[in-house]
Amino acid sequence: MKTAIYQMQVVPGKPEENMLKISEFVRLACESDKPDVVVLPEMWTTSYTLKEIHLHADEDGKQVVPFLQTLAKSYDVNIVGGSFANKVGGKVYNTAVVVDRKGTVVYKYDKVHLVPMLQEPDFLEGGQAVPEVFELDGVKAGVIICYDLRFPELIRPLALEDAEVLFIVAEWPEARINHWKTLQIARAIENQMFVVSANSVGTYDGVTYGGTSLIIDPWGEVLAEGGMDEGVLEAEFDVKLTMEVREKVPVFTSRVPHLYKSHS
Ligand SMILES: O=C(O)CCC(=O)C(=O)O
Repeated sequence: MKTAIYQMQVVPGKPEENMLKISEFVRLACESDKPDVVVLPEMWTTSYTLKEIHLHADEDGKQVVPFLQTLAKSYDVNIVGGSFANKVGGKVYNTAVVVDRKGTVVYKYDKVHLVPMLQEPDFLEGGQAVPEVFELDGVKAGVIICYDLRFPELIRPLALEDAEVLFIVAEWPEARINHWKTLQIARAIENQMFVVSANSVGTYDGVTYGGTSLIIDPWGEVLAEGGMDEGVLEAEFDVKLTMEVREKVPVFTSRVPHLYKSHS
């Protein structure tokens, strides 16, 4: 799976400008060494313009989703389309969307865990369903959004359903970038899966977003790591490694689920 991550500087509150930036990124990425999948960051239409989010949010994905579908089809590329402010029934969700190379929406997910540190719960509505496995080119994968990374209980079930790749779309602040990196390496090792993350860069309303997008293999080795500038991060990997690692260190067959308590 050849991946290209857009470590994007989102223009706050300007969905059209951000769409142009993304069109250009996908065009350039696909014209050179064509990837199988491109990955965008969290809230790429608006950034965290939460006080005006009702004004800038897309109505039920009516603009964003067809935009991504057209791009995917035109360039014959799978798109893990980051997330966007999505107004449904008067409420704004932080919604991730995944489109395959035929332009079919294969998955949509509303961010479950809203971030108190960024006042998300004051302006956004939390999703009511945990992430599920989807397929891109026959590869099983899952997607989570930013703060979700702190909740391993979302990710383990994806691994138990044979996900080989975890995509993380984020707008994670520089202030806690060591958590960002350490948690992703831990999730890759404990779930024996690839982790591919897209974080944004730039500063809005006093918060600097820390880049450091990552591609990590199931041994926890970092295959590619972004800096703090806008740019593209690429790597190619073979998902078969997931199986090899699961055979060599068989944590999934060593599990003793009947002893594990549910604390829900
Ligand atoms: O968990 C964190 O430290 C940052 C989370 C975040 O920025 C987000 O979910 O948008």
